[in-house]
Amino acid sequence: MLQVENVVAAYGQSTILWGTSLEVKAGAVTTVMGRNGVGKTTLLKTIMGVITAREGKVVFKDRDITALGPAGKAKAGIAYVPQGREIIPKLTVYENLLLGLEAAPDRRAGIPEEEIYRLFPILKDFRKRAGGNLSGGQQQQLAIARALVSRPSLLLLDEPTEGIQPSIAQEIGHILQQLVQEKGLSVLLVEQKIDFARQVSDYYYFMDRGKMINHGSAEEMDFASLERHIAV
Ligand SMILES: Nc1ncnc2c1ncn2[C@@H]1O[C@H](COP(=O)(O)OP(=O)(O)OP(=O)(O)O)[C@@H](O)[C@H]1O
Repeated sequence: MLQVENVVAAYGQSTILWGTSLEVKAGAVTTVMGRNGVGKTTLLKTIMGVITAREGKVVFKDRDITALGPAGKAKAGIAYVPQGREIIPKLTVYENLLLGLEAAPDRRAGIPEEEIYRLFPILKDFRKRAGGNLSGGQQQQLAIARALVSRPSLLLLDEPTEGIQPSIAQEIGHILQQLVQEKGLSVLLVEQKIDFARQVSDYYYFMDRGKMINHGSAEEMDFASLERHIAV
């Protein structure tokens, strides 16, 4: 579905990704773990085209999309839920969802309301409420729902459990599993919480200083050593 090949990315003089490679398989959740500051968010931004790769390639569905910006990547079928969610607090839940249409290949298709509200019933109840009045967990659900409005085939998710209580995180995990199983959605997740990662992930990459240093399937992963690495 997605191949990242030897990508180098930097902010000005400061190189963050030093030849990073990874593969996201279709209809599965691939999770990148690693300590704070190793470049996980930078990797997602580079895939989404917020940052342009200086070297290397991003290939999506056999097409080289390295040079596309965020709008082009969205049209190609990639959606991005940034860390911190970026809900517009003064807009209602429904208006926040409408923003997701901006990224849709065909805006006339409208918001897939039935599907969104089936997955996230709370958003139906709160659709007239200001986004800023939702709890952290509800805002995270809104951010994911907004990303789904463009009907993507690949979802990039940056630390969706940050600052939300474990029971809501688990609920979000169930929704992700549903999206993968029912719709064949592919997910690239950046996550620090091992419990959540274990609930949803099929494949893992472990990142350190801008490079992948270990990867494998859920069955192959040594979680005890992963936890030690992340904790240090
Ligand atoms: N806009 C920016 N300009 C300059 N440096 C930046 C910028 N954004 C991030 N960095 C630096 O790039 C490095 C990697 O940051 P990044 O956010 O990608 O890491 P991360 O692994 O996602 O960490 P975290 O889990 O804390 O979000 C850090 O040293 C950070 O300070």
